[in-house]
Amino acid sequence: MNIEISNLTKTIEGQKVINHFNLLISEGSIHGILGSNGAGKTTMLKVMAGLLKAEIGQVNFDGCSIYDNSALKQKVVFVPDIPYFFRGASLQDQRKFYERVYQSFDGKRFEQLCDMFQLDVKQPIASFSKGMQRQALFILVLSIKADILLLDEPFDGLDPIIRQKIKNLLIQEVSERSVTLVISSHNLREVEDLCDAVTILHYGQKIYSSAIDTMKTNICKLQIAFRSDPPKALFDQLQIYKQTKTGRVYTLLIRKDNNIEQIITQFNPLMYDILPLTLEEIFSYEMGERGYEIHNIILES
Ligand SMILES: Nc1ncnc2c1ncn2[C@@H]1O[C@H](COP(=O)(O)OP(=O)(O)OP(=O)(O)O)[C@@H](O)[C@H]1O
Repeated sequence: MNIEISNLTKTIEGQKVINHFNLLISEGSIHGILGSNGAGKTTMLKVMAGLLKAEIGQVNFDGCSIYDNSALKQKVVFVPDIPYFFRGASLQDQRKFYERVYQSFDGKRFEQLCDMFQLDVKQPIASFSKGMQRQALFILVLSIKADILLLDEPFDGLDPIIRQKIKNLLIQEVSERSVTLVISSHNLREVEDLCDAVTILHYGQKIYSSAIDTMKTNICKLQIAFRSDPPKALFDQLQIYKQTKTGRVYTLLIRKDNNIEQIITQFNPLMYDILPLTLEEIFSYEMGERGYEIHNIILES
């Protein structure tokens, strides 16, 4: 299902938490919603899941609104950042509850995932560690076989091995069943290997949104050195966004161009290297241009 968010606005206790927000997310994609604490990510996911009502605007899944639509809520699942389980419940008990609520719950998949994570299905979940409780939640959620998963800070508190295991399972869901994932995070590094596109939310407003491929193909880094001063004619031809110099080596952020090597070699440089930018570098540049410091927005460690 495609997701279309139009002009979404949500006020909570007099504060505009989501502010005229628009976004299209296509089926089978992984979209990261990035933003610092309090940016509005959880509220956004809850409105998308139909748990909160939009005040202005709407969220549509293949043209259908989710609020008060129980059939659609079977297919669109919100996964909270803090797992909730019934008091004293084991995974086996929670499974029974999920089976009652979600018609598509797949018992075989549940057992497969329990084996994979090696959690005791009879032990009270409350006696699991924080990371194990999160794994328990993933076992349940991935057994629902939903069409859309709205995941709120899904990797918080997981060790790197479990984190990778869950990422692999999510990628499998997307590639095998064309599931659409919307993942919120306050940390770009945590989701950059997973997302096809990212949106940055800041005080409820979209300040940036792009497909990662597009970002990576638009800009590159050129390191270049000349025997003497660099030829002005070359620098005039390149679309330079940012320029630094260390010794003889110039590092330039430039717009990528298919003829770039041809242009550069005409000027006989001493050396040159064209490098792709990391997402962090792209964001530092893009956000800097807009007057934001990305470390305050999406690089919280
Ligand atoms: N139930 C509520 N009552 C009052 N204010 C709320 C409520 N829910 C959210 N807010 C406010 O809305 C803003 C956005 O909160 P939200 O939880 O959506 O942000 P977030 O980006 O998910 O933050 P975090 O990364 O810290 O989880 C915050 O200022 C928060 O205080």
